[in-house]
Amino acid sequence: MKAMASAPAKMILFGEHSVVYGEPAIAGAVNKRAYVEIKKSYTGKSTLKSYDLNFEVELNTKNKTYNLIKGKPGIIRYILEAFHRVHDHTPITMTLSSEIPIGSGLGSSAAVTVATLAALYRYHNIRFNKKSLAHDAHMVEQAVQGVASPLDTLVSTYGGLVYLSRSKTFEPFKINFNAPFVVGYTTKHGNTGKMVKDVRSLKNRNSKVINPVITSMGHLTNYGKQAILKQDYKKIGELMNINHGFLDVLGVNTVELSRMVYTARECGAIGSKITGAGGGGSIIALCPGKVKEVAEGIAKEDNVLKVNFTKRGVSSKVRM
Ligand SMILES: Nc1ncnc2c1ncn2[C@@H]1O[C@H](COP(=O)(O)OP(=O)(O)O)[C@@H](O)[C@H]1O
Ligand SMILES: C[C@@](O)(CCOP(=O)(O)O)CC(=O)O
Ligand SMILES: [Mg+2]
Repeated sequence: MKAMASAPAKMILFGEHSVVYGEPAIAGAVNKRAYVEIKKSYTGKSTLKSYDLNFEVELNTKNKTYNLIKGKPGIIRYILEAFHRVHDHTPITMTLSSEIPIGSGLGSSAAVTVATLAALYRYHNIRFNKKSLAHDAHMVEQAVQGVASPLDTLVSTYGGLVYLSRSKTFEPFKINFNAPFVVGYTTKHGNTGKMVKDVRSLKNRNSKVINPVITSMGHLTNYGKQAILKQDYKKIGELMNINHGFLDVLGVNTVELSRMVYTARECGAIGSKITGAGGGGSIIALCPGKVKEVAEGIAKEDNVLKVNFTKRGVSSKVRM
């Protein structure tokens, strides 16, 4: 028997980092996915292999440790945490493949966590629904990163474009939002756990300055919600640019991210900003009528990913 699951990446349009402090945020699932397969192992040992990420480990699911066979398996902390919560520690073979650039602000950690948990629930025939899965995946991200908002794991579980309110209610947008975005990413990775901690210390050291910025980011997200509902691309672009400025204030910008953000604007994007935790990773640019120009501009020095929003969230099955 083989249990299989996949879950999508996401782009945060408004509200990364401020969402950690309870402010609202808007994010959408995109058509790049992480795939997990789990089957019984007959060697007496549990192993995890990822051909895409080029690593292989022997898992010790009982005490959340592993023996490295090959590669750099940073993402494994999320997988071990998921196993720790669900698995009965019988030997398994797991494979992970992913179309999502890792550590790039596109939510690979959430997609891998959601897919791993869904595959484990299928493997053990444990009943689950999207609500319980999103909750459990959030607990895993929180345990690994120390602090995490429920945003990425919600979007990766449910799919679609969503607004997460201040009171943590999750509201899917009921419109077809097909605004043309280009994603640019650098080979320099960010680490969400570290970036979130860095923002927290900046905030603690300068609370009177940073607290109002975080509150403003919440207001900005609410303006963004209205602009999306009206499909007002110009306003969305303007707000994305402001949001980028706020993220710079929070200290999560880098030379590479700035380069991509301003290249996108020079090439005709009406808005561009960091997406995700920053410190490396990705930017998104809203570029109606200018997708080709913006993609070519970014590709001169960095990498471009063509993505579309998708309504498809987690999916899982068992094959006998
Ligand atoms: N090449 C890699 N192979 C495996 N894991 C990696 C690799 N690069 C980064 N990681 C790990 O993947 C995780 C990415 O999660 P995160 O920092 O939340 O970024 P994101 O979710 O945006 O991809 C981190 O734990 C990081 O250590
Ligand atoms: C910075 C943050 O708002 C988003 C992080 O997204 P990512 O892991 O960089 O894809 C953290 C969170 O919401 O938990
Ligand atoms: Mg992440």
